[in-house]
Amino acid sequence: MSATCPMTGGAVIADGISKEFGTARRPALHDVTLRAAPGRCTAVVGPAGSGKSVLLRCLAGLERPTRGTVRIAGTELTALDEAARTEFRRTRIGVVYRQANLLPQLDVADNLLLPLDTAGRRADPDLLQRALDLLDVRELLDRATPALTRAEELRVAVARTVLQRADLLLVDDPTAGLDAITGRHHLRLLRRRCAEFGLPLVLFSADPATAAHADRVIALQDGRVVQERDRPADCGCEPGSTEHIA
Ligand SMILES: Nc1ncnc2c1ncn2[C@@H]1O[C@H](COP(=O)(O)OP(=O)(O)OP(=O)(O)O)[C@@H](O)[C@H]1O
Repeated sequence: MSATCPMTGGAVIADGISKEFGTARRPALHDVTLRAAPGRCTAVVGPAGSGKSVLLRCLAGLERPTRGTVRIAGTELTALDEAARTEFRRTRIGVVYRQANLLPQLDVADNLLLPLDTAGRRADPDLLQRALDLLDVRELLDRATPALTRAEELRVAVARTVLQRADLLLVDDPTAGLDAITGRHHLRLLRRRCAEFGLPLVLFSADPATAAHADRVIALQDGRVVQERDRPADCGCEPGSTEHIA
């Protein structure tokens, strides 16, 4: 059976995924379905232990669900063997963890291009210029990586994902380590820029402020989806709205 399906376009679809670990009494995830469209922001929220990290790892291809499928831009991730899944993850999925995973010994410019360099690819010059401008990274290029603030680090990590032309951006705890105002600013920037680059964005957070910035919110508890809601169309906060420009 082919692992690709042209019908799903650039969307990300987790369909009925469950994850069980060893002899744990209850599954870490139970029958979770999530759809993330290109340029749309989905927030997965829930208290500690609700399954956010396990869901992130399943979407990132780091964990194989016990049941269900994950399809990313037409490729069924869950049907790939280990080697193909690793390659897919490395080249097509951007993940920004609580630590942005930048190498302190490299400057910002080298960090930005590292995944492309490792894959023997070159950055698309137009995309590079757009990413530098839209994510306010240009002025950071000569900076030493350890001197970056958390917000700056995150912008570099997002620009790196855009340059990779990834099919999905997953951000764990996007406001961790940021004060409330910087956190809001950062969420607006993330959401608007992913809309502009047509990138499906999935945020994972226990912070209710994160949900307020998403087009769609999925609430988890004990590994199950307990609530799903879309942003009201008339709230004046659509991705293109100036209300969301940082
Ligand atoms: N590798 C693992 N082996 C066994 N159980 C695990 C493993 N990873 C996660 N779990 C369990 O799965 C459940 C969900 O954990 P998860 O880390 O996804 O929660 P979370 O919502 O991300 O919490 P937090 O906000 O604290 O990071 C928990 O009961 C956890 O103990």
